[in-house]
Amino acid sequence: MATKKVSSITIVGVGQVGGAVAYALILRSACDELLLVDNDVEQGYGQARDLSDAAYSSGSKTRVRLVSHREGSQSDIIVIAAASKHPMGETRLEHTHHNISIMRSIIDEMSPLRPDTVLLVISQPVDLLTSVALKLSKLPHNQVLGAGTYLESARLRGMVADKAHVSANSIDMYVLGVQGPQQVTAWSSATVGGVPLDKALPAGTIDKDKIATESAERSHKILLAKGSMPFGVGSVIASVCTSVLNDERKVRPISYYEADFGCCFSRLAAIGRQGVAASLPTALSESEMGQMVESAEGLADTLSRINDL
Ligand SMILES: NC(=O)c1ccc[n+]([C@@H]2O[C@H](COP(=O)([O-])OP(=O)(O)OC[C@H]3O[C@@H](n4cnc5c(N)ncnc54)[C@H](O)[C@@H]3O)[C@@H](O)[C@H]2O)c1
Repeated sequence: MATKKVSSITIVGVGQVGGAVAYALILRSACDELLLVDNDVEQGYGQARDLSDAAYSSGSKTRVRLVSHREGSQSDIIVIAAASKHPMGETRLEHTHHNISIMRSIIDEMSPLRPDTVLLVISQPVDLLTSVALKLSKLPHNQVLGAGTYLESARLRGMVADKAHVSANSIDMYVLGVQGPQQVTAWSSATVGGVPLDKALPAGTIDKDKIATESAERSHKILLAKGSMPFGVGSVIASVCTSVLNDERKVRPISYYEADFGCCFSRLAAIGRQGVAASLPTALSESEMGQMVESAEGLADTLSRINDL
């Protein structure tokens, strides 16, 4: 009798965000084995034991273990949520360089990665680190993904749904491009029940500028209030992982490589067992496209100045 293949996901960096991703995966029984990796071994053991309790008490089939970087390198999916704490006095640029060196050391320690693994980056700045991870890992382009603007898209869709009093599942709308101040809200392609947003909702239902600003500022407010933002991203990353493991080909706004710019940023993709199963175009207005191009060129320029890659 053929033995069933054991599915596994590794999470590298099990602080607040990595822990929340793990919890969301356990509740979904997303995989057989959940392997945790952290430089801080005490913290790693604490998370593994606490999350094992969650698995036992929820009846999840997922089993949790703390492993070395090397052992964690052979999973179906490797999620990277490792980061340095932002110490007082460190500039944003210094923090970015710090997280690049963490990414380098993780990939060094884990190489060679399983050739068909899907690498999924959460650490910030997410598009830059996804681009760095792609280059360092030498995996095929389609197998390296970043959380990108998936969380921002889910949030914006939810906020519009609340105002319009319709289910968020009936709304298709996306935030795309380079995640952060330059991200693009693709209003021109937004639909409710398949009908263009402007036709579907009575005039004045939503104030687009206000809602986009509120949505963009929410991350900062969450970080100010509680120092981390684990649950939203935990939930969206668990959804990406199940789409990969089950080859579901769900269409999501996610960061992946764009050859024209030589870097990774969010566009729509069908996500399956090999990562990006298909890239989907989004009809953007001229100004939205201009904003997307500008943000991608900015990221490509930043990457070209990181000369130690
Ligand atoms: N993309 C998104 O939408 C999104 C949302 C929220 C947070 N984030 C990012 O996720 C990252 C993690 O945030 P957090 O709040 O969990 O931080 P945290 O400080 O709680 O956890 C980071 C963990 O990484 C570990 N670590 C550091 N270097 C490591 C290495 N070389 N190998 C293994 N583990 C290592 C640390 O020991 C720590 O446990 C940050 O970069 C944050 O900005 C991204």
